[in-house]
Amino acid sequence: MSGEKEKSTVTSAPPSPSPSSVAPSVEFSKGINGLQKVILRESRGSSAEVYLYGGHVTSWKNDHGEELLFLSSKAIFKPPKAIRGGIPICFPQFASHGTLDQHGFARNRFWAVDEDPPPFPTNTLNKAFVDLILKPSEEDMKIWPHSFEYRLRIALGPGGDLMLTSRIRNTNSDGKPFSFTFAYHTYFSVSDISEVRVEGLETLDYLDNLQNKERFTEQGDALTFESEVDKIYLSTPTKIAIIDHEKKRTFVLRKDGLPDAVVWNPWDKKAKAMADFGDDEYKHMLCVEAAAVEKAVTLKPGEEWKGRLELSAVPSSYCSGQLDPQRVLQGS
Ligand SMILES: O=P(O)(O)OC[C@H]1O[C@H](O)[C@H](O)[C@@H](O)[C@@H]1O
Repeated sequence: MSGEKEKSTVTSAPPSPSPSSVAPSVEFSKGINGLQKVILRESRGSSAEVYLYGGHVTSWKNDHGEELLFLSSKAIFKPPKAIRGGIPICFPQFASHGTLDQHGFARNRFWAVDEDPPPFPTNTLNKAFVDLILKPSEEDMKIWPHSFEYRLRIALGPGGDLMLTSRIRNTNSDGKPFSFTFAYHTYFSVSDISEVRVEGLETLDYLDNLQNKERFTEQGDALTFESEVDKIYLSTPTKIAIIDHEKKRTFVLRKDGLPDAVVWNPWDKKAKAMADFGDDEYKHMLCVEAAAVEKAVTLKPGEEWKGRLELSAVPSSYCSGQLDPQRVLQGS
């Protein structure tokens, strides 16, 4: 993308009638190292920031201005390094499940603003949103010989919910299908990893990346954390909750088209080995990644895949031993 844009190329719906509300807005500006970013603001004060580099959400704040995503203080905003934190997009390969570099290339390419996206069935009333698009360059075609259009809509709802919708279309003219794996590699900001529980993944099967991707079954309790974890939970429910006792906050993930969920925290040793991650930062983050990993998605020419993630952060008063997982997972 070149040139600054003063105004949104995407429109937002008129504000609600409340006198104190401000219309949702979309602002284009320069971020770290002069990289272009888009700032979404919704009427009650929550906001999100998206870098065109990587199509990468780097910030999501609630209406009190509190940051909800983890972004490393050592994150490198410079190609070819992917930004450490926020929501990297892993496509067309998750991790090392293939011949490409770790997590594919979408996270370190420059995306463009999609000026004229095909219509979305979803309601955009009162949402601030931006549409991005990624198409492969000639260089990309050398490492992954497929033509595609990847459209990403990032929207902030009136209650501060963050919604990401990916639409990936096979535009190969040689008649060939392609297959890919995928993840929204979301880094949540947490007060203290040892005070966090994840609900919705108990009793499920998972592949353990720390044990040669061997398959195990999770025990009946909610997940808690006391050492490195790198697991791919399979066939997960559409709703997962991350409960942060100290912050009295619950993140709820809702996902569609993304059967798996990766849970990752590097813990102390791996943290020290990463140049773009502070030694103690593992205490304040947790990745829970809506993903399609175990079974690759295959698209024939002309076919489109859709994968959607919706995040909300709600105040919670859960304390240890007083959890009611059913309320968390079944509440609206
Ligand atoms: O360092 P990155 O390439 O960003 O990957 C960070 C992590 O991503 C995923 O969660 C994988 O399951 C991990 O094995 C990997 O370490």
